[in-house]
Amino acid sequence: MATTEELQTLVLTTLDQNQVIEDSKNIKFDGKPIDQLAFLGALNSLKSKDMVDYSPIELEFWTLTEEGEQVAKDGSHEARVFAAVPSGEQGIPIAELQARLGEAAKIGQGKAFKNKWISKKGANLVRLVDSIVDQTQKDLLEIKNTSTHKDAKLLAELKKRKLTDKYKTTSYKVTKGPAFSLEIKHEATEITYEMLQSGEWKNATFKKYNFDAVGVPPSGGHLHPLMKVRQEFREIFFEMGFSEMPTNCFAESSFWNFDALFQPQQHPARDAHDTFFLKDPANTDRFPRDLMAKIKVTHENGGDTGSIGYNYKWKEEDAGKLILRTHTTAVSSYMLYQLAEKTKREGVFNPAKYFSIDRVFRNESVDATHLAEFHQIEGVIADKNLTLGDLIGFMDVFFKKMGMDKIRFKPTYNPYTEPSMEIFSYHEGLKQWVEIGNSGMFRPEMLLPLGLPPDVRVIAWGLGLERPTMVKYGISNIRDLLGHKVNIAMIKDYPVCRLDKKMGKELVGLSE
Ligand SMILES: N[C@@H](Cc1ccccc1)C(=O)O
Repeated sequence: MATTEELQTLVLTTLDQNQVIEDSKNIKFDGKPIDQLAFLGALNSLKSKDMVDYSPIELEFWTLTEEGEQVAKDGSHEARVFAAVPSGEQGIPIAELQARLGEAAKIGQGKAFKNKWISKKGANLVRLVDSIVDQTQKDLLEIKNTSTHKDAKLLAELKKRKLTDKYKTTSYKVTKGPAFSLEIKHEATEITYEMLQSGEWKNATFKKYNFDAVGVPPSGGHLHPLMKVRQEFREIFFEMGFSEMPTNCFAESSFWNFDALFQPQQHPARDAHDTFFLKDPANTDRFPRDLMAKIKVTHENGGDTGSIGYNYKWKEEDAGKLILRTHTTAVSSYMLYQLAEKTKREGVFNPAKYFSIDRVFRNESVDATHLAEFHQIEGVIADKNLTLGDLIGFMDVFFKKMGMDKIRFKPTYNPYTEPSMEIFSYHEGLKQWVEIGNSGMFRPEMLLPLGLPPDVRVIAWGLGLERPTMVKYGISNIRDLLGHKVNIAMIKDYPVCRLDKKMGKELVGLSE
């Protein structure tokens, strides 16, 4: 095969002699036709130097398939069938025709019947006409000779019958360009130190800038992996009819984070070892006074909830301490209070389904599996007559949507739920059950002070967002998810899409 340089020389000398190359298809190198793709490469490089101009010639042509060639030579199957049937009353037994023509007999018979060339007479085939015109053979011969046919429909039909094939070729018409010359000058792409020193730059020809070249697309505007996986979970919730809770404020009062959740004020989780307390401002009294009064008595002696409470002196100043929320359940308690208020205003209770996926904070030492700030996925359903069975059933559907079909529950304790259940999923890789979340039915000591009707039950659950994200991105150290550790390469090709089945199976561990 000719090299690019050889092809370039060929183009230039031909143009020098003939002014134009009408069709590169007719150009030969070493007596052989040239490869048009290689030719295009040579043309482009000459064109970039303005030495030539060219335009493509696109040609569509038809050829016969192997079977088409056969038919063009021996006639169509139907014509061969006709030829095999002798004239006269007698005809030919079908079995004999088959033996003589083989496969062609079967295919040709139907067409010959349709064309009314032959018919059946008992077990024999007889001629209906004296002579026939084998149009298919004629058509194929025409295609063979001219590479096309005026009847486009016929061409399509013959292609369907696998007798013809369509091909496309591209060749080029080439003319001289403004900088035509027989000699190809070397073009420098940059001025070098050596060129300056030797003075060579004075005579050098420089390659022109290509201002039409497409630049490298800037890579920016990618979501952090956590935000991408969050988007997938959000879609599951929306699909199931949930609305999103407003969780955009990280600072929260102990009141909504703990007290409203029937978490006693001396609970160890409220310690500075577990919770980040705000310094300035350190306190708030911006929570509803009448609700506060009810929560106070419920903690102290159960109030009118039927409980005996925790039997201690509840202090407003503890409830007023500002913290970074330790769980998004702080927002759930606030939302349920809003729901209760709305129910009172409107006089009717409407069931509600809420979710949130947002950041929470715990005063923990950071290691490979723990961060001091992480994200929780939280779901809450409020309706009349809900039972633990509903919670279990709902969990099954919810986790199935995430690709996890083996789910188990284990009783546990939360101050605000009873019964409470840890959620476990079977990990195929580890071959064991791993904890993925926590759940339960909110206690009457939490719901009644909020003002929800006594027959309203609330089921809720929470799980971590970091773990599924780590599994999905193959990250083994949770610290690699911290903002400054995430690089563009890691996230750029990662589409926002539904959680796949594999990941669901791998999803392990609540980030706690
Ligand atoms: N708030 C709990 C999760 C949870 C939510 C709702 C009900 C029960 C449990 C946690 O921090 O892990």
